[in-house]
Amino acid sequence: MTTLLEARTVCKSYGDFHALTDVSLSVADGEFISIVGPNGAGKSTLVNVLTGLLRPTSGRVAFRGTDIGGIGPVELARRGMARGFQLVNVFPELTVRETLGVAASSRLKRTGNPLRSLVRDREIADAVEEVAEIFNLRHRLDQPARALSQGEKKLLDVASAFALKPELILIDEPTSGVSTGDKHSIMELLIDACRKAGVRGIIQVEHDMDLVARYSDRIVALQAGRVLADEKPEVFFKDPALIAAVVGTRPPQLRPKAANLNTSSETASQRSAAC
Ligand SMILES: Nc1ncnc2c1ncn2[C@@H]1O[C@H](COP(=O)(O)OP(=O)(O)OP(=O)(O)O)[C@@H](O)[C@H]1O
Repeated sequence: MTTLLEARTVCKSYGDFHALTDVSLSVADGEFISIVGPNGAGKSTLVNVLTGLLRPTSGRVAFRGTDIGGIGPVELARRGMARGFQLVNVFPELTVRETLGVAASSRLKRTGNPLRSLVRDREIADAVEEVAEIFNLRHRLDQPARALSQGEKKLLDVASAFALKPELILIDEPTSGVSTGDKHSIMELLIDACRKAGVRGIIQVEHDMDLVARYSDRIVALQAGRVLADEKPEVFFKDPALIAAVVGTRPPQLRPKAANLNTSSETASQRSAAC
């Protein structure tokens, strides 16, 4: 199987604090990977390293074989990887059309005012309509992001990343704040949208073990900045000690897998780990 993303023996330190120690993982073509772990385990740091926002202190992160350490979001998107923008929270007054338009104009390398481009630039307007259609947001295009339901806001956030036409997408708790009844329909829409849009791999950071169990091909569990486990859900959720270490709860009932693409965190060992 082709490897899309690979992290090899990645360490990341903040001063003398080792947030990540010897983290290795890979994402193959067609895979849906969940990164889990207790608060402070290093999930955000890992995501920032995997998406080129942070340069690892040592080790290597490669996307399709090319080093992406610290390259930043614009270059990352150019190479085919994107993550949710969180524009919805930053600019709640922008309409859905404008939010998607900002992302699309970034992909199409428009240099002028992206909101003006929306009116004048047919290619951007078409890209916006296409993504809105895939994410069921067409009827919301002219409404401000703040008027959307929580589930729609989450979809818009992911849709903005889609507007960059990535091969690999990274999503952060795609259903947080969404009602239990709606979270599966959002996940299913999202996975279906990935398939339609040609996304080859998904990485999600997720605390909700029900979603992790149902949609992941593999689960990478972090604890105190190290990989505690990298397992398929059927193995992961059979190990009570592992689950307790990660979430401190009993395993969720494993349901049939949905169709897919194919304590205090700062421990003594983290402070003294040699990277
Ligand atoms: N910029 C920083 N400077 C110093 N320490 C940091 C910095 N960012 C994160 N840390 C520390 O690194 C550790 C890992 O943090 P990180 O945010 O990656 O964990 P997390 O698993 O995402 O946590 P959460 O689930 O609470 O978001 C934590 O102890 C945190 O305090």
